[in-house]
Amino acid sequence: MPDTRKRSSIWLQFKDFFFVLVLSLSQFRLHGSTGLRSGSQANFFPPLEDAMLPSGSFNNRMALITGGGTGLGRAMTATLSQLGAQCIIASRKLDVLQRTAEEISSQTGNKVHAVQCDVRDPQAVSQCVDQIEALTGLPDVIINNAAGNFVCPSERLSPNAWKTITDIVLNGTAFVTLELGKRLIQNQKGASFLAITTIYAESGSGFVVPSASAKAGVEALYKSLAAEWGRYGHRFNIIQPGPIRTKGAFSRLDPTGAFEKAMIDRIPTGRLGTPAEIANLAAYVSSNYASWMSGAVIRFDGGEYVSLAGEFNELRSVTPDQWKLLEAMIRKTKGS
Ligand SMILES: CC/C=C\C/C=C\C=C\C(=O)SCCNC(=O)CCNC(=O)[C@H](O)C(C)(C)COP(=O)(O)OP(=O)(O)OC[C@H]1O[C@@H](n2cnc3c(N)ncnc32)[C@H](O)[C@@H]1OP(=O)(O)O
Ligand SMILES: NC(=O)C1=CN([C@@H]2O[C@H](COP(=O)(O)OP(=O)(O)OC[C@H]3O[C@@H](n4cnc5c(N)ncnc54)[C@H](OP(=O)(O)O)[C@@H]3O)[C@@H](O)[C@H]2O)C=CC1
Repeated sequence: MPDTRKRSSIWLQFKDFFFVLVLSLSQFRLHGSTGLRSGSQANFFPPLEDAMLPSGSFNNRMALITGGGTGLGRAMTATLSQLGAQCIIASRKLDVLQRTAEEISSQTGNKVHAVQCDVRDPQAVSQCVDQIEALTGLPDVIINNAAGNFVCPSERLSPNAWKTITDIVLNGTAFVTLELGKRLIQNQKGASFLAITTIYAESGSGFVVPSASAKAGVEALYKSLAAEWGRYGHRFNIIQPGPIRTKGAFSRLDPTGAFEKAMIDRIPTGRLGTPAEIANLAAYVSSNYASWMSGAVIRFDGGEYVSLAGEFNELRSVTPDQWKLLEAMIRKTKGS
C-alpha cells in the first residue's frame, strides 16, 4: 500500500476509535455507570418494584429458571423465591449461580439451588434434570430464559457464530422443554412453561439475525406445544420483552451506549423496562392465577414495537404551529 493511503487508513481507524471513545465517555457522564435515562413522559409510567402477587402464591412449588444467575432470570428468581417458591437456577457458570442463590436465599428464607448446565448439550440437560429430580422433584414452573446474542452484520457471521446463538436459544430451549416435558408426562404432573423471547422474534431484525431466527423458532415451539400438551396439564406461554438494562444484553447489543437514547426516544412510555417489572409478569404467567392462560404471546415493551411499526409515528415531532400549516395545506387540496 502506498505511504499516503496507509497513513490515511491509520487515521481513519484512529478517528473511529476516538469517536467510539468520546461516545462512551459522554454516555458515562450522562448516566453514570448504572443510571437509567428517561424521557419526560416517563413520569406518567413509574415502575413499581415490589412483588405484585399475594405472598405465599408459590408456596410448595418448585421453579426452574435457566440463566437465573444474572439479569432478568435473577430478578424472576428473586420474585418467585419471595413468593414462596423453591427455585433452581441453571446455567454454565456455577460460581455466578452459587453467589446469586446464596444472596436470594438469605433475603427470602427460601432455598435456591444452583445447578451447572450448558443447555446446548442434550446430555448435560438430561443430567441436570436428574440432579433437579434428586434435589426438589420435578418442577411445577419452568422458565426458559437462557440466551446468547451479539450485534453483528450478517456478512461477518461465521458458521460457528450462527450455531452458537441458535444452539443456546432454540436448541437449548427445546432440549430443556422436551426433557422436562417427557418426564412430567410420565409422572402425570402438569407444569407451566414460559419462554422469554424478544419483540423482534415477530418482526425479524437486521444485525441480530441468529437471535431473531432462533427466538422465532422458540415461539413456534411454544405455540405448538400449547396446542399439543394441554392434555397433559402443561401450559406454554411467551413473554417478548423490550429493552431492559442488563449487563449481559447491553454489553453485547449496545457496547458504546449510543443506541440507548434512540431506543428511549421511540418508546411511548419514555423509559426502559425494569427487571422487577418483567419478574412480576413472569410470576403472574407462571402462577395459578393464570391457569387459563396458554399459547399466549405477551409483548412487554413500553409500546416500542408499535412505535417502530407505524409508518406515520415520526409525526410526533411536528409542533402545533407546524400542524396548523400542514392542516391548511391539506384542506386547500381539492380533488385528486
Ligand atoms: C440493548 C438491548 C435491547 C434489546 C434487547 C433485545 C434482545 C435481547 C436478546 C438477548 O438475548 S440479550 C442476552 C445476551 N446475553 C448473552 O449473550 C449472555 C451469554 N453470551 C455469551 O456467553 C457469549 O456472548 C456467546 C453468545 C458468544 C457465547 O459464548 P461462547 O464462549 O460459547 O462462544 P465463543 O466466544 O466461543 O464464540 C462462538 C462463535 O461466535 C463468534 N462470536 C462471538 N462474539 C462475536 C461477535 N461479537 N461478533 C461476531 N462473532 C462473534 C466467535 O468468533 C465464535 O465463532 P468462530 O469459532 O470464531 O467462528
Ligand atoms: N435485557 C433485555 O433488554 C432483553 C432480554 N431479552 C431476553 O431476556 C433473557 C435474559 O437476558 P438478560 O438477563 O438481559 O441477559 P443475561 O446475559 O444476563 O442472561 C442470559 C443468561 O443465559 C445464560 N446462558 C447463556 N448461555 C447459556 C448456555 N449455553 N447454557 C445455559 N445458560 C446459558 C447466562 O448464564 P451463563 O453465562 O452462566 O451460562 C445468563 O445467565 C434472554 O432470553 C434474552 O434474550 C429479550 C429482550 C430484551
